[in-house]
Amino acid sequence: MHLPEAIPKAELHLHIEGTLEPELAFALAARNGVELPYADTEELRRAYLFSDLQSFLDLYYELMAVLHTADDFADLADAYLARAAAQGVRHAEIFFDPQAHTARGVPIGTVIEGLGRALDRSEERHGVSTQLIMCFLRDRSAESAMETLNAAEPYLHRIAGVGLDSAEVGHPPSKFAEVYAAAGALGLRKVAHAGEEGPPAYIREALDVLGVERIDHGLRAMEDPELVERLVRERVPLTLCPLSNVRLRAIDVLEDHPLKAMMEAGLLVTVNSDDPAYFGGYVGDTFHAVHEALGLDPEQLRELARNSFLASFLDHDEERRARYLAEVEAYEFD
Ligand SMILES: Nc1ncnc2[nH]cnc12
Ligand SMILES: [Zn+2]
Repeated sequence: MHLPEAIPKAELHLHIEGTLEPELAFALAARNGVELPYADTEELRRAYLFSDLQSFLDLYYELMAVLHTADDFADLADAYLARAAAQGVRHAEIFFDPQAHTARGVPIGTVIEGLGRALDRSEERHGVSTQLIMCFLRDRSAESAMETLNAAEPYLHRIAGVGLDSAEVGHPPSKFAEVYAAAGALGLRKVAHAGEEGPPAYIREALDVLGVERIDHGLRAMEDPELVERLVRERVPLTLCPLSNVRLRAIDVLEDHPLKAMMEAGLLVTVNSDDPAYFGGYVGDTFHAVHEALGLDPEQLRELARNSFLASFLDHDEERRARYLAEVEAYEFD
């Protein structure tokens, strides 16, 4: 298979809880004796009509009620890795939301051990190398984020970095200055969602106050030419999620997405799936969709694939990064 969208790539913006497909949600509900307020998978799918980020988050958190045991988290991650591998993913840096689980009484150790079990066998089973990024929910308090970081200390060998997600507007990055400083002191990498619905000022804060190395989304950077210039100059990667932007109504239609303009402006952009079970496609589907809607040619898809490895946290394994980059350059399109 040499479809343009199957080019080897890294996925850098992927919420593991956002890969919970309706079929798995019902299977886990049955396994754990959880009653879902939907008759079947079709009725659940019909609820996937979102008006903004919050309307999606309400359903995203509601469905997590089916996740209880380490096995549940392992099955969730394993299902994602199988699908990602089939779409050309060679390396995945995976977000998870511990507070969404600890708030329901699921210990953080259960979450991390379950995910870790799937990640440990991912290379052998799926040919996908992995890292884990622990996200703080920005609509909860800074104290809760710090408690989460402290609770994760026994598992830090499994965690590459920290991120910041959930409802953005009204929860600027600076709210989490202290916990990011503590995470940095522990040797963790730092990323944050910024400029998805929030203003360009949040992107600046994420860089200047939190010291992040990548911006997740960064869509609204385009409103601020000076910021764009800085992001280009400093080679700050942006992990864009075009299908998510359409489904959450940040952009009307995919044809209006600034991805191509951002590439032409010299930004180091990557394309990712965000919450693929909810937004209509995994990362290969997303490559296919931007190829069709924005007229990106195969060489521009190759640039996106190259960027994904350049922006990845593979610094500890440059040999692997070089191998992946060589696969990108050698890939022949049909
Ligand atoms: N797109 C998104 N933005 C913010 N928080 C999220 N959590 C899961 N998906 C998210
Ligand atoms: Zn996201």
